[in-house]
Amino acid sequence: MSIHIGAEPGDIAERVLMPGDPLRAKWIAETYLDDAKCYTQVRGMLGYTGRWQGVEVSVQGSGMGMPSASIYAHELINDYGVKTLIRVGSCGALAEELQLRDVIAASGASTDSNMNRARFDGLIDYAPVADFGLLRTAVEKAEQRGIPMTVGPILAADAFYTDRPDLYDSLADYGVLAVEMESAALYTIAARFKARALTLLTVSDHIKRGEKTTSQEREQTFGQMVEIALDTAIA
Ligand SMILES: O=P(O)(O)O[C@H]1O[C@H](CO)[C@@H](O)[C@H]1O
Ligand SMILES: O=c1cc[nH]c(=O)[nH]1
Repeated sequence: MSIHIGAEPGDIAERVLMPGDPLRAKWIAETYLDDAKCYTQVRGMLGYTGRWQGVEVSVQGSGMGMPSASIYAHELINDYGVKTLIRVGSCGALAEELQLRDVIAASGASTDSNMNRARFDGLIDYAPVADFGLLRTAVEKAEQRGIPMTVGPILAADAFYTDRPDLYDSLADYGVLAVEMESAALYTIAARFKARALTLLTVSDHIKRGEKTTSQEREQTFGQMVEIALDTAIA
């Protein structure tokens, strides 16, 4: 067992899907994986291992925000030998052309978090990016399934509710597609410990237009993103 994951060595596959919501992890395991078994319930942050097309895959909730996701990414890689982490999250669209339920692959993640400033002593603005091989595979898998997927940069924000919507407008001007809360940390930790990471997102809100999906949709839909992530994980 690691501090935050109640699994024995060998219980977790080398490839892990990481939704923020632990109940989305349960839904993914029950909907998509064969012979899924729950390996952790520590802090209610559910994790499962099963098989997708005969290959072992795990799905581990990571919680909301970079401090929480960092703990799970760190322990999955360093305590359980995980090599591939694919976040499957929800996001708020910043780009005008995006619609609710569109799928995004995050090529890079800007952030307002201080975690990397602390890591580099305030001297470097490190640029967290997706693993190129995983990103390329995800694009291929989306095309094979006929699922439109937009690839581009996102913002990983510390706060869900912002007092500075003007900054979101500026980011949209610079081509940032959407906002979520984990990917800058995920990409950084994967790079640090020589693992591969990619974030796929489904648009759950449109920030400018004020459109929203329900919390049940955020837990139990978004299947197209999950299918691309599973195909990519086992490729
Ligand atoms: O749906 P998940 O994966 O949790 O992702 C998004 O949703 C949460 C906020 O509602 C944050 O964790 C954000 O990144
Ligand atoms: O972090 C998030 C996730 C979904 N929607 C948002 O507006 N922000």
